[in-house]
Amino acid sequence: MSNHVRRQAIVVLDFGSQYSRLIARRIRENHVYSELVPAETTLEQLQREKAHLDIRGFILSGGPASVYDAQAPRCDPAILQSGLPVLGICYGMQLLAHQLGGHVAPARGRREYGPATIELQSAASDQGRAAEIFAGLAQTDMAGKGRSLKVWMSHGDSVDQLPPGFSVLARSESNPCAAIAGPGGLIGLQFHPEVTHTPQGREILRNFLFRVCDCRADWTPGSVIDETVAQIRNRVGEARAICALSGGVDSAVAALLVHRAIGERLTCVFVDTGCMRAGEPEQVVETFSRHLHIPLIAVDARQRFLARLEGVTDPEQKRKIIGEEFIRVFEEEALRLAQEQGPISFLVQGTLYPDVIESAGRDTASTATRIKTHHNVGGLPEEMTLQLVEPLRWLFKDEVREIGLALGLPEEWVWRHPFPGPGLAIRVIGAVDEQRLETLRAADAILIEELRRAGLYRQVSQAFAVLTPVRSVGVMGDGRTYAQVVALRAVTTEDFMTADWARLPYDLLTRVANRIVNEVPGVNRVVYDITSKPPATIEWE
Ligand SMILES: Nc1ncnc2c1ncn2[C@@H]1O[C@H](COP(=O)(O)OP(=O)(O)OP(=O)(O)O)[C@@H](O)[C@H]1O
Ligand SMILES: O=c1[nH]c(=O)c2[nH+]cn([C@@H]3O[C@H](COP(=O)(O)O)[C@@H](O)[C@H]3O)c2[nH]1
Ligand SMILES: NC(=O)CC[C@H](N)C(=O)O
Ligand SMILES: [Mg+2]
Repeated sequence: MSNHVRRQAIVVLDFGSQYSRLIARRIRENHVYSELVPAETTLEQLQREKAHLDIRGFILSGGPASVYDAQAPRCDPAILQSGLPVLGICYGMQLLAHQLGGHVAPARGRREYGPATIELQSAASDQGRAAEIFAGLAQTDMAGKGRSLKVWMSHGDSVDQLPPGFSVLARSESNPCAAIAGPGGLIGLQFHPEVTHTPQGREILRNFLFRVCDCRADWTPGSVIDETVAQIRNRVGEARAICALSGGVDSAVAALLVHRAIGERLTCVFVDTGCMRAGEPEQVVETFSRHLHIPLIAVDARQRFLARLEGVTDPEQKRKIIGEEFIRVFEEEALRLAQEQGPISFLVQGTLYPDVIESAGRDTASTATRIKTHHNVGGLPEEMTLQLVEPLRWLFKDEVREIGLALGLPEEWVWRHPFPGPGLAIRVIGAVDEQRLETLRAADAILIEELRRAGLYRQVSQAFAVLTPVRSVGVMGDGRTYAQVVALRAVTTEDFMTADWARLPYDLLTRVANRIVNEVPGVNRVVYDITSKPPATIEWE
């Protein structure tokens, strides 16, 4: 990387706030690259492991702990003394104060949860660039006072004594230290600028990026493409690679990037696991060869996946079996190809940031707990002969789509709903067999067909059918039925980390339910899932 201009970045230290990821997104929306790292990451570690980044500043996120507790997470003091700007948010601000010689205590009667108004203080203008955090934001009223901002608070502790050299930038009715600043670009905000309930939060973060840290807004899809291609070239060198290609947008974008980097030394491998949707394997092969000019091998692995899944009902076990079987297939294909082309050392996957975070497995940059093992992350076997290349590992879905468009991937592909690698195996609840898969395929195809016909496919982020293990009593043609229940799921979401159920029109739901009960043998009832994520997840398993 030595002769590349290093990418400017803001590093977010994650102290466990629900909003940590949101902070990183807000920064990236401003075309500045940002990465989330665990709270305990040291400056020395960052300099070693992130040598390709030109770190312009740090953000310490909020978090559930109280700084005065013995086990509370701390920040490496070297980060606070690095001379780079540091923005502490909520817990982050309290930590800044605590570690630099100030004092934090329970706010007793003055806890603030929800909306609050802060008054900006002029006394702090001597803090140089740190005072720029509110630049251009609040207007002075006619009486020359009341420079106030609406913000959103969520804290039970507060700073009651400033560290030496700090001053107060803003106060709220119940909290004399709502924002503080210290020398060299140290800033603490007791409120949350990253949430939309702080109306001017985006401007505040922009001030931090462009006035305090002096960042360039040059992290765009185009620059990501160039940088990523260079990184892949460095990593893979003259070796050969295969790309696990699913037909989804992530692996297509990964394949295009790697193809740019190493050209004909890349071959794509699509695996038919037997858990694909109706007509999907044929469609993937057809679309791929029409649009991408990269060699593709389609492997029929239906027998082996279904044999290994037989009788397995536990969702995590299903995911692990599938993750492992995928890798075994890729290894076998790599060996076979090697006989024609020479050794293959790398496996490219379209792994995204949310896959990594939710699996909380391999080198996760988050203190988050494991929700489910994504087949391509936590589901990987311990021993692997191929080295992984995951060029999208730090990106969110919407960013990958932007890059896909910039790379010329057709729109219909870019906007395809995600489909999980384990496929219908995690949508047939309970044991998976060919007959139950066939039932689900038929129901799912009806839902998608009607959704498209209603012109709503693009407005919904993901939609699918689930075959429940429940049987219910029905009456059809005057006879009693005792048959299976299909659930429909449709969600809207920006990044698939949180989601709301889609308010599909009743007419559409009616049509889908009627058609499923009439056309799919063995189903006599259809229900619609109206849970959001959280507390549910998008998939049922
Ligand atoms: N049937 C498959 N054959 C080969 N590789 C697959 C298959 N299914 C999944 N993968 C690999 O696993 C990765 C993760 O799957 P995931 O579903 O998250 O991404 P995707 O399929 O590329 O995109 P999308 O999220 O839009 O479905 C893929 O990017 C791909 O590398
Ligand atoms: O490639 C994948 N391998 C997996 O093992 C996996 N599990 C869930 N998903 C997809 O991830 C998104 C979030 O899903 P959940 O809310 O169910 O966790 C949704 O889009 C899911 O479809 C997966 N994708
Ligand atoms: N949201 C937060 O970061 C909370 C910080 C701290 N635990 C408090 O209650 O004040
Ligand atoms: Mg997929």
